[in-house]
Amino acid sequence: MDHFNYVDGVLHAEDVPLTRIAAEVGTPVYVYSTATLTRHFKLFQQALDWTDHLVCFAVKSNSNLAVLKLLGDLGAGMDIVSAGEYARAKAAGVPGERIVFSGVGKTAAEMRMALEGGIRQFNVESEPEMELLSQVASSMGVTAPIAVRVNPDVDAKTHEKIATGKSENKFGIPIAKAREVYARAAALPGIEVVGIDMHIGSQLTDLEPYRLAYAKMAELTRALRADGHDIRRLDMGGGLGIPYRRDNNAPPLPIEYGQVIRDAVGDLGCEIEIEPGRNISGNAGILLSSVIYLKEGEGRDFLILDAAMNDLIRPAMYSAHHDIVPVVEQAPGAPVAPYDVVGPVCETGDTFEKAVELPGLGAGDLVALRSAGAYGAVMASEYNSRPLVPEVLVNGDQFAVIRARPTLEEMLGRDTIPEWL
Ligand SMILES: Cc1ncc(COP(=O)(O)O)c(C=O)c1O
Ligand SMILES: N[C@@H](CCCC[NH3+])C(=O)O
Repeated sequence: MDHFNYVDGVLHAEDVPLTRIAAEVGTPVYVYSTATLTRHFKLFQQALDWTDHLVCFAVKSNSNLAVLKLLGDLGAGMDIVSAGEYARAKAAGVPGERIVFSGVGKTAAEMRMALEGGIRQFNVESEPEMELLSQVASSMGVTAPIAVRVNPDVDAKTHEKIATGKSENKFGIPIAKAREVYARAAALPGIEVVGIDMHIGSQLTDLEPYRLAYAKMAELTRALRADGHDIRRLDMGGGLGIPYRRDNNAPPLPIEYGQVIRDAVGDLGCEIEIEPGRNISGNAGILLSSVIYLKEGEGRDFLILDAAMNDLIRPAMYSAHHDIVPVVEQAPGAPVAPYDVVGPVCETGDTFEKAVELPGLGAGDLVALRSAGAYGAVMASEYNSRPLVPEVLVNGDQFAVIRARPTLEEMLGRDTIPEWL
């Protein structure tokens, strides 16, 4: 459920008509709903209310400071993967003890930054990383709390570019090697083992891969405890999928996912962490865009939007579907026609979707691309020297620009022409 609904024939974000945001901020623009973000976060809290837990929002899915502050103030932890994301989480007021550092390529500088500023745990993904972390921590006179990310070799049944839990993926250490790696960790002076971590992929729409992976997690917890390690925390990762179509079967709910976790590891007495991103932010946002031209082609008509692949790359990158809907609803029974909905960027791949059935639209009309709150703005670029897309947050009947559209002067001002040219 989200908070983008038609009221009197106009699509609203909560109580704000999208026509108003378009008029005041311009398009293209991302629009997020406070109510949806809050609701989704609380669903995960409830799903784990049977135990000590921390819901760490995956910052990579939406890293706007206002979004992070909203979730942080609700009690969220943050799952981060870079110095930049660490800095964002801190700037949004999230304390270090609620920040988990994931990622396969942490640098010494990033480790130092997190150890200085405070960190809940590093999710270590390889032995070389663990050795380096131990050195960095020892040189600072501290120990680094870690969970080792294990790769359970489970097929997450999702898009191949976002599956992470198969042995051929770069993530984690093979689960079969885990006892050896934990033995090494215990011997390192700068490392303190606190738990185990796992994340098998994104946009999972079936709970079975989680069941398989979490059964292996439970077995490993017992084995490591028998080896003498103090496994007190289990990070179960993120990845729960969302409905991208209003008409399809909804993926499992957070409460069902929470039950899978409970069934698998609930008897181990561990604190549970999860790292959902998309499920919290995805359906909390839309990309609002205007039609620039309706162009008649041979055998097809193109709706050329002012949003493009640089603003929302998911269709071009993963052939992902986003529902595209008119902001001003047409009268019931109004004729619809198929349009190829495209952006202005000079690539054929700059196509949001082909043959979308839409009512007659023309220049200046507004459309919304739904389910764009996750992996939308964060993956945007300035390709074709298009200004980075702005973001707006709605709360009831008010809204605020939470990232402004840069001016052309600001864009030009970032480059330097050396004086010797
Ligand atoms: C380590 C880690 N945690 C959490 C996530 C969040 O995934 P999602 O947005 O699918 O919940 C990801 C991305 O797949 C990830 O790589
Ligand atoms: N960027 C991907 C998700 C990546 C998940 C990263 N761990 C998407 O848009 O679906």
